[in-house]
Amino acid sequence: MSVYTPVSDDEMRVLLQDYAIGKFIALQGIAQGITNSNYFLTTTQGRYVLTVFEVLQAHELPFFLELKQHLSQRGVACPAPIARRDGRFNSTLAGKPACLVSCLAGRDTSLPTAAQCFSTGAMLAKMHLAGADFPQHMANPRHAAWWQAESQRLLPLLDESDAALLHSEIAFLAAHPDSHLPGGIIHADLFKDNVLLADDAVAGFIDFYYACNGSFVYDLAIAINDWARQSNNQLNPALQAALLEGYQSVRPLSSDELAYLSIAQRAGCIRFWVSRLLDYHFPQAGEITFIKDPNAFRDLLLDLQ
Ligand SMILES: Nc1ncnc2c1ncn2[C@@H]1O[C@H](COP(=O)(O)OP(=O)(O)O)[C@@H](O)[C@H]1O
Ligand SMILES: N[C@@H](CCOP(=O)(O)O)C(=O)O
Repeated sequence: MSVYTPVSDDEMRVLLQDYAIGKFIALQGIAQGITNSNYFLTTTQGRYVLTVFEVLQAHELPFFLELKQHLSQRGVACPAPIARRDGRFNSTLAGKPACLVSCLAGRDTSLPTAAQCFSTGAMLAKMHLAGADFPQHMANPRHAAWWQAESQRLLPLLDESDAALLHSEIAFLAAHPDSHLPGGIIHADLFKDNVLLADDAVAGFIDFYYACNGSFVYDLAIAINDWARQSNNQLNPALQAALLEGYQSVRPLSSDELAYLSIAQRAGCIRFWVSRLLDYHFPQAGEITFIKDPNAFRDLLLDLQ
């Protein structure tokens, strides 16, 4: 259950006075999600999603909300932020940053079809192209410098073979950076639970709160690693091919990007192996943490090497 901050109907009615989206009808907590408190809001003008941010701070929100507006205006399937009467997108509720976005149709899936992988790849490529004229820049907070630094805390806690793997893989990635490859705005966390699907079509990408600047092939690799990963933590070749084909139907990869793809997939494994290991070994007191299996990405990494 991911409604950590309770919001009463009366609090919502007060907040709605700052928006021109009609009168309050109903507010319903959303069970899915891990990090933030999300609600479906129904007003006399339509349906919206209210997010109360549990970790992000108010000054960090404008980048993500302005990015979502930029992308949604360019036909990328993602929630459009709702502007307040004063023009801002970000509000405050229960002392925490909050926002309203458009409510999308569709549901996520844990067992995607090849057609859904194709659509997701195509929409990711569309997002990469649409971000080209977004004027703001955000460094990736969870890339090489981050996994290099965080691995120092983890190495003493891992068994010998995992420690050797993590150490050698980080050294390998440092020697094979992606900085020469085409890049721009990336989602950086396009797992299956961050895509709403309506049958085979993408209804919307959600959870843009790791979006940043990076190489496009790294973003594609993160998506492939999750969308094509089977329960044995190996990739399903048909799903991987479908996502890649969908991506290339919109934005063909250069020969340099194609040559780098398997390294980008290894980088994607390190990114999420490290974050899941940190959640496991250093659960934050008072922070809401749902620990996902770190070994999934270790095992996939071993398979990709
Ligand atoms: N714009 C939206 N339209 C429809 N449903 C949404 C929207 N945003 C979020 N949701 C629903 O809320 C759930 C949690 O959202 P998510 O962004 O993953 O939360 P968290 O940041 O807490 O991980 C999603 O799985 C989806 O069901
Ligand atoms: N999709 C990720 C979770 C988001 O990353 P984190 O760095 O906030 O843990 C996963 O499945 O591990």
